[in-house]
Amino acid sequence: MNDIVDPVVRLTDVTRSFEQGGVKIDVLRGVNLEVRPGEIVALLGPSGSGKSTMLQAIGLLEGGFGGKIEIAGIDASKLGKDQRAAVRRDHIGFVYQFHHLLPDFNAIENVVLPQLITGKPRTECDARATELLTALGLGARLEHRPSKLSGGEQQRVAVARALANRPHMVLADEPTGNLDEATADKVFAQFLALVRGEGSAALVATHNERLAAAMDRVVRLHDGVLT
Ligand SMILES: Nc1ncnc2c1ncn2[C@@H]1O[C@H](COP(=O)(O)OP(=O)(O)OP(=O)(O)O)[C@@H](O)[C@H]1O
Repeated sequence: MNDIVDPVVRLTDVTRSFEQGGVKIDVLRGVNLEVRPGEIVALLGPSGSGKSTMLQAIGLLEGGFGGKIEIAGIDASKLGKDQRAAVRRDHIGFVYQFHHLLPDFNAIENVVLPQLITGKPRTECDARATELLTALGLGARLEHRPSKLSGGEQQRVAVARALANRPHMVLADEPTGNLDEATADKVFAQFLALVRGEGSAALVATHNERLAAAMDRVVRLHDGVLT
């Protein structure tokens, strides 16, 4: 991990509106949040409350936000598209509800690819991917393509991919929402243990109060603000 900056993420009065059928909807109405290094925060809120929109804001995936978003001390609101992509690459890892693995690449290759983009030598990327996948219990599945893995295994590969570049911040959007309860519990416990072991901070959107209770802190999105 690069030098740690405290807070890892700071949102100041972040706003986001969408037009739907000619009607303006204010989804985020002034969100304020600070996440400390290594802190694992649950983001709860009803369906449609804006959890994914908030993760997209922090992940610098889209423009169109009001307010200030700072990632590792960098004010992202002032950056262009390429600079935002660089901040994302250097500081953020994503896990989605659906794994989004590349189907034509095996597990280890899926974890190696985001590392190669940073210019790291292939042998180092392979070693890091093997370390992460083994820690997640996938040491015997390294060369399996996603279609040859179970849903829980696919999601674990996605977790390894998110952590590959040692991000300061992991953003997870319902990371186990697509799994049955028993598998979800197991994968989530592995996710938490690995993120803690790596020392990354995380913001995890979930509907699941039980999973939320296992995290360091819970924030709730309601009427466009955090409570
Ligand atoms: N690109 C878009 N264009 C128009 N409206 C959008 C867009 N993205 C999100 N919205 C609207 O913003 C609101 C919040 O959506 P969002 O997906 O962030 O909620 P959520 O809390 O993540 O929901 P869920 O728990 O169901 O995933 C919804 O009303 C949604 O329809």
